[in-house]
Amino acid sequence: QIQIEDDRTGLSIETLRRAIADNLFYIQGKFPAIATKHDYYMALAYTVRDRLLHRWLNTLEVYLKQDVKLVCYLSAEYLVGPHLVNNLINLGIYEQIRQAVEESGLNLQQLINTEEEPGLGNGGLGRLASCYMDSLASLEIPAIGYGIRYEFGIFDQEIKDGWQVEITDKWLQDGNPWEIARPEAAVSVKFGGHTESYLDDQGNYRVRWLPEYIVKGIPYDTPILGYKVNTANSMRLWTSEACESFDFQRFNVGDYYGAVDRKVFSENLTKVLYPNDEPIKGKELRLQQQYFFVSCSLQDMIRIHLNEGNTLDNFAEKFAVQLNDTHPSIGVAELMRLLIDVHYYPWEKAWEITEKTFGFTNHTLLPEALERWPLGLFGHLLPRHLEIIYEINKRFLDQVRLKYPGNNEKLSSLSLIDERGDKYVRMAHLACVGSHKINGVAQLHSELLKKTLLKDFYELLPEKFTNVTNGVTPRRWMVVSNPELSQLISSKIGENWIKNLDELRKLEGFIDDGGFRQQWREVKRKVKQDLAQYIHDKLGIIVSPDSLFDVQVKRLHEYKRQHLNVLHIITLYNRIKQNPNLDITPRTFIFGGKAAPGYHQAKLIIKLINSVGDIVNHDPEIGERLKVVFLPDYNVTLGQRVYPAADLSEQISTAGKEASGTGNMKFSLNGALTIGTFDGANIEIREEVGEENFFLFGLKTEEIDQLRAQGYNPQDYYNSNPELKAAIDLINSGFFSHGDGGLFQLLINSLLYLDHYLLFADYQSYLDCQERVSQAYKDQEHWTRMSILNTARMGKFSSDRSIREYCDKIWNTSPVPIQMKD
Ligand SMILES: CCc1ccc([C@H](C)CC(=O)N[C@@H]2O[C@H](CO)[C@@H](O)[C@H](O)[C@H]2O)cc1
Repeated sequence: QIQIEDDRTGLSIETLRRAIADNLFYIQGKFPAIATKHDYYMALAYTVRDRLLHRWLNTLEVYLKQDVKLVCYLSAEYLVGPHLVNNLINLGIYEQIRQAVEESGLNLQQLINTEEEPGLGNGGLGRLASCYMDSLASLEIPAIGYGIRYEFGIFDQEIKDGWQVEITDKWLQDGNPWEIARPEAAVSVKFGGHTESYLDDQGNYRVRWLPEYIVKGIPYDTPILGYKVNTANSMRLWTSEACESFDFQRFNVGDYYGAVDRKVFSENLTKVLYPNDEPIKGKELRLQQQYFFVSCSLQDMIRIHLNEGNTLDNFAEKFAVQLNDTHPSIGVAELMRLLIDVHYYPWEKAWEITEKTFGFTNHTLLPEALERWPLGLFGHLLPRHLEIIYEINKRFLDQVRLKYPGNNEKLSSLSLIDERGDKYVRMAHLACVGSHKINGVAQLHSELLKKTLLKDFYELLPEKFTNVTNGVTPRRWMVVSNPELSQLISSKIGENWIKNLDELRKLEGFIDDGGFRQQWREVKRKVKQDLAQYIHDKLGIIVSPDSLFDVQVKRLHEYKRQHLNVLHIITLYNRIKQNPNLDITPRTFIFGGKAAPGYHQAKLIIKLINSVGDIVNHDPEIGERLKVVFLPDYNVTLGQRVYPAADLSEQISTAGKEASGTGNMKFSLNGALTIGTFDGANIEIREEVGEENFFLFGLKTEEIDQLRAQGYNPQDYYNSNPELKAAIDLINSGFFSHGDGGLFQLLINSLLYLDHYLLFADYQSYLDCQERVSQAYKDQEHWTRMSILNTARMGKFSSDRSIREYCDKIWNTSPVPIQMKD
């Protein structure tokens, strides 16, 4: 039994200081005189890692010993954010480390800012996966988050002359101290080739898959600590490698390129994250990435299960596998293949296990985001899976025929195969048939799923459908992001709210305490001051922390209507130009968000925001009353700066389009008030905080359906609303684009002649609502009351509540507390 030195686990300032110095020397190979800030960050990171390893390995040991049921979250994306501070908070050693670093003559904030966040996701779906991993560990639920270890994550965004420019995200170039490679757990994944059936020596009909090439999957594990518990779960991300470094057979027969491109293909598989959020590009590499990590993960689960002396009969009792949208849904066919072809289970038993094992979460209603693969491409890459999908479909449609005899319409709308055009595999249908539960991510979204996108499935299999409204982790989005507000809250109601967010309600007891309201305002102002400093340092723009910080940060997409926000800004600008002594509430409009590189309308909206900002920010007649800021490279790290500093949260999507939203929750938790439509989780936030503490506007889904049914002509609004017309005409005139009236033509035409997302229809309601916001902000005492109530009533939106619901409704798992071995 190796005696663990205190140096590795000790928490005294002295021990920590020595550990940092030791790691600088022994791991970074540096002494202070030549050490860089990054060297000190790495030395600190390894010092912290040492203090979580015991929890991690202990957790693993307990899970193995107790043969626990594991939740396996399959997600093509994880937006974990920077690890250091989150791990210090979850370990409860932030203060000790801060002192040890200070006493080492170092500045902790500088080291924190050194960390490059792993941007292994696009937006909401990826960040939700990481919030859920934090809650699973904090609730002591045994879990593994399976995904892809992209060498290059979401691009870094730079703004050049107002335009988005994508920069490769080399997040691994300086090493990653928070992961451990597990080459001993590597698995092989097949691609292409063909199948052949044979009779095994018991005369059973069997199928073997003879692949064209095989790729090796190497797992890298990252510890996911729970908050102040001994649990540390794992995020296991797969990297692809060539099986054999060089295929000499091919080389010897002169097929030099064949010998090499195997290697290249294998390495390219997990090279880069697809930067699309919603509109999909049916690229073969995307399907290869999806199949690769899903096959690695399912083989890994089966190995873990068999190692514990189980048979696969009770696999579904030991593994609850959640499909994070359709991206991993090939898993349904892959588990069938593994059970039938590799472990020789009969079809019926294999299907029973598969359906019980999987749950499917849908995150979007946008038709263009629904994954469907051309049969040709699919069959070429995954010949055995296509056979299995045909068999699944045959048996499923037999069921459909029983319920709807002779109803071919039903058959073709439910089929896993879209027979139209050059035929497609509908991945959402495979996920629905192969899962025992299907859920949306907010009440309205789950209702709309049942009424529209998955209507036929709901009518056929109503018992499968449920809802689990999204949530966010209060650890990262309050304690890590907003320590000042967290301390103020804890000073009033203690710290239990961090583990049990419903306790925030106790804050209502202090609402009549003027002193507390004053403290509340001071914290907000301090955080706004910090963001103002950041904006000045990064962009050279001076904004006043006394102005109303009106913030919209999220991916750029027409349904999120960042351009409606711009129409409000231009209208205010016009009002001041017409009446320079107009008394308006000074506002700082802050935007942030990336556009998918191929999504030109979204990129044009970024240019429009920056173009309007240039004019407004430099117009002496406007002065301090309006400022427009586009923060480049919006990611988790920047989100942690922005959410605490907002007064107003913009959640203005066209009703029925934003499945849930999670930024809306982060803003309200940090005391921002919301201006929003009756969409996604906005509805539930308004229910919880009280309609009097929420600025609602716009058409509801049913009103939109009526408007579309009667024929929506955006020009009617343009011609009948002078302020709207003036704003559009000003853009069209080239006023914001150095006279080039054509620059935003595409955007303006899409509004004037189609306006699919109903900006014109909601314009006046939005403007009127914004006026109510301005009036309300004038009464700071009342505004502060509403702000406190927003925070106090957000308990429901903790990802802990969401995870408890998944455990009860879908996974049927329960906590496994971990005792630390002394
Ligand atoms: C294939 C390209 C692609 C990539 C990502 C996606 C995601 C489903 C998009 C996404 O992130 N959806 C967001 O998921 C959040 C978490 O549930 C919700 O809060 C957002 O409303 C939803 O837009 C679709 C298509």
